[in-house]
Amino acid sequence: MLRVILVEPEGEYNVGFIARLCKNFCVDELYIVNPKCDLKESLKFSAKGYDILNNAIIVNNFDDAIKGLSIKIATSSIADYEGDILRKSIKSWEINDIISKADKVGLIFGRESVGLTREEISKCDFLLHIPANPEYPVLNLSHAVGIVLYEIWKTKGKIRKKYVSYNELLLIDKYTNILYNLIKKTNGDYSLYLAMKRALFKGVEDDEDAKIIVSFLRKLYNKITHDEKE
Ligand SMILES: C[S@@+](CC[C@H](N)C(=O)[O-])C[C@H]1O[C@@H](n2cnc3c(N)ncnc32)[C@H](O)[C@@H]1O
Repeated sequence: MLRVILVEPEGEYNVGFIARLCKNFCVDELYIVNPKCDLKESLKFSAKGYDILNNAIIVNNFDDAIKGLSIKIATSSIADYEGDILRKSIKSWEINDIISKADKVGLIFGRESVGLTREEISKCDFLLHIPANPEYPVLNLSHAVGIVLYEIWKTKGKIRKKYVSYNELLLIDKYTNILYNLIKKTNGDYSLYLAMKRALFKGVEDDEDAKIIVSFLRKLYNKITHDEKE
């Protein structure tokens, strides 16, 4: 199951084009969080995606849009700043490795003006980036949706799906979060949690991942042995 989520879209034409893309690439669900444009106007741009837009689920907040998803993939043109785990990205062509494990996948696209907030990205499991001209990597919202949906479409039927069920992924997330809360020093720094969860979902990919996982495990070890001594 594939769900496209648009967060506070601002342009009627973009929403219409995206509904059309959802029809082109057989997306199962379109969710729109708190639309900032007139969706009736969007229908004019949706061509045969008309029914997708008419059936789109409109919600008031981000959390309602991501409910029930086993993997949530945020998207952004801003990615891969050293030391910022939140912005560490998977590339568009890597998406199939990740979604082949999940049965309910959400692709989350941000506002035309400011994209997704850090808080919204932190509620997702991965951040996807479409590499483009480093001096101007910001794509039009509907173009970004088209590229990601095409990447998924290209391998349709070619990748053997090995599902991890929604409940199991939720439990991995839950216990990672519980353990992280035992060892965290400050409230704002969720990089340990994110890195650990991403590694459990997709494996340790590089030294940066490995260092954070080691740090997570070391802190947990210290916490357990320290508590045992008391
Ligand atoms: C015009 S962009 C907003 C610009 C914003 N600075 C951002 O976070 O990307 C609107 C949306 O299109 C998508 N997008 C645009 N360029 C992208 C890129 N290179 N990679 C992934 N998504 C992109 C993201 O969902 C983004 O929130």
